[in-house]
Amino acid sequence: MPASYAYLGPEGTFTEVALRTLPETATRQLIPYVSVQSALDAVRGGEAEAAFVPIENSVEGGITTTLDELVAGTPLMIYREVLLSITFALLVRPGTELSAIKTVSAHPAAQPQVRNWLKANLPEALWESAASNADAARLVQEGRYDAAFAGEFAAARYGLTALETGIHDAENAQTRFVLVGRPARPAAPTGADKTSVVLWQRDDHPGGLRDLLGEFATRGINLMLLQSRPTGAGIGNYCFCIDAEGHISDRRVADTLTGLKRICRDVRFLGSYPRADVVSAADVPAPLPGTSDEAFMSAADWVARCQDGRF
Ligand SMILES: O=C(O)C(=O)Cc1ccccc1
Repeated sequence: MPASYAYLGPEGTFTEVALRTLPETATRQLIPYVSVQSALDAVRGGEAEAAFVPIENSVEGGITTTLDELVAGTPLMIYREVLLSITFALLVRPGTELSAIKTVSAHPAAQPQVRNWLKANLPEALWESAASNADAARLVQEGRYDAAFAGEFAAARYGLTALETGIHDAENAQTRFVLVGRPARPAAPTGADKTSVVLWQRDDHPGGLRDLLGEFATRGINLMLLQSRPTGAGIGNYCFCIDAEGHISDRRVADTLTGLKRICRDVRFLGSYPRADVVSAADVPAPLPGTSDEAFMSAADWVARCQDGRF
């Protein structure tokens, strides 16, 4: 049996479309799961080699179910990311007219991406959240809802027709998906990589978040995502999910993580993996002066010589 990848299903999700852009899926069995949690649990339990799930979109930010799963429980690691441009179709059972639509459904992350369209075209329709956009299409097929926002490609799979296509409130809306597996050595750096971590502050004090961010800033590291998530320990108690440029094998990134580990109550490393937003390492700005691997190595060498009295 080939190794399998779990993904947020059922068949016909944007997640499946994004997953199929990874070349190795040609030799993997792709297994749909009903939720992000169940796909990630399949990895934790050893049923699947990896899981592919949405993590962030350019309209609303982090997909909180995914972030919360990565923040807590048995540690997992991100190995790849994929960006997909998203535009929705309004899928209905054949023959349904716009005026007959009383209920609409989709994944919660779809709502902020179609809100204006809904207000202008179906102001009275009742929104019902589904486990995924394709699941909403499946529920329309079953007669539970009148319409679903999903990819146009899902229509045929669920015997539906697209009453409208190209629905998107924001131009160039993109969703980011990640391939998540059990912890192992990260892939070698490509020169255009990203590192994801979760940080828990040691204590609550003025400038606490600035102290954490300062660890990145002083090593010239740009951030790509900063999302706070409640720890569950009470109002005002948050951890921070951070994506930063670079790979853990870059000296400036390793040094930043060392600094964070010293000052945080806890740090969870979520992986170093190739960036999907740049084509090649040539598109990534060079490290700021004093933050290259050479600068870190020669400074460490100088300290060692000082310790030996050999400067
Ligand atoms: O993959 C899907 O179809 C999902 O339900 C997740 C999602 C939600 C909104 C935009 C892109 C992906």
